[in-house]
Amino acid sequence: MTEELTATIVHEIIQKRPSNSHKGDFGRVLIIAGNQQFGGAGLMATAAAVNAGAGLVTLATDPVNLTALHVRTPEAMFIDWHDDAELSSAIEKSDVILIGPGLGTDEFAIRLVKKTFALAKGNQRLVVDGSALTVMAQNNLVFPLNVFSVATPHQGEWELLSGIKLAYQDNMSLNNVQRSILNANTLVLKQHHTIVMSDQREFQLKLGGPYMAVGGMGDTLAGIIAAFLAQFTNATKATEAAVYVHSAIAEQMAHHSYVVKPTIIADFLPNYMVQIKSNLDQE
Ligand SMILES: NC(=O)C1=CN([C@@H]2O[C@H](COP(=O)(O)OP(=O)(O)OC[C@H]3O[C@@H](n4cnc5c(N)ncnc54)[C@H](OP(=O)(O)O)[C@@H]3O)[C@@H](O)[C@H]2O)[C@@H](O)CC1
Ligand SMILES: Nc1ncnc2c1ncn2[C@@H]1O[C@H](COP(=O)(O)OP(=O)(O)O)[C@@H](O)[C@H]1O
Ligand SMILES: [Mg+2]
Repeated sequence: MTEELTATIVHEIIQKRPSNSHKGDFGRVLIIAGNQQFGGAGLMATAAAVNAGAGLVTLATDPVNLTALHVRTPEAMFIDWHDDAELSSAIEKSDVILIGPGLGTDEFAIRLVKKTFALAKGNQRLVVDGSALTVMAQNNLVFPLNVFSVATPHQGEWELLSGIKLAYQDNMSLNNVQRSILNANTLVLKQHHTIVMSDQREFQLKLGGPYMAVGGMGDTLAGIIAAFLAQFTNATKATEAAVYVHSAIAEQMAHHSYVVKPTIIADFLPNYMVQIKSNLDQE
């Protein structure tokens, strides 16, 4: 049965930080994103991950994006994604790997997806978004087993992955595809009123609206999901909370903005999260 995704999830997941904690306690996130054409996607995912509280964030991208990365988010580190050894090492050392925003679908992008899926293992968490989902569909790839994985398709990507037109999908077929075709632990099916589906849990968001129909909005969500997976233990609930926070901020901004820019959502994240923490302080 589908339940409504409410603010309860955010209060459950966002925690007070222990006084003696350090950056290593809040996770290493590796984002593999942003080719020469879609560099902005990698930058937006990275800014969102830093602002959503990930301890250490690295963007593996085309070197053309390096200066922009340092200007926009100097907290993040950089890897030239052509450097095979450095990329492999970063994949192996990360707690969370997000691959896909603005990756493109060329031969090099396919290699990156295959490499990531081959190296990801154990307690790592994997988020697959944007072009990486298209690459999966075009090359019949499934998520690696034994890694907690989240797929974040928009409706176009979902139709490519599942081969079923959304109009003909009921929840049972969504669930079957999530498990049998993709192996994904959690499916975030993005749309007006996004659905988050995991084993034995299914929620629908009632927040958000057309003011969110801006390029980069999904890239930003992917960065928030990665950061929450890096910080919070329960991966399913962390993903649900990230989906809620993303649209809750957008809805708040929409009271005074006709269009809500993804970069504004990223900028507002620390402020939103401290409001949740203040509520915890009063409890
Ligand atoms: N600044 C940057 O760097 C940005 C980089 N970006 C990144 O670039 C990459 C390519 O992105 P992309 O937009 O070129 O194609 P992509 O999203 O794969 O769509 C392909 C097909 O799907 C369809 N479709 C799309 N949305 C749909 C929906 N909600 N529901 C239903 N259908 C939908 C769409 O159909 P149409 O628009 O023709 O109706 C089209 O046929 C990707 O990694 C992305 O993350 C973007 O984030 C933008 C900002
Ligand atoms: N009309 C809408 N109502 C609610 N949410 C929307 C609407 N339009 C877009 N969104 C949200 O914006 C995001 C768009 O994701 P996506 O298409 O992947 O963007 P991009 O790849 O350009 O970053 C999703 O989270 C989606 O739910
Ligand atoms: Mg997208």
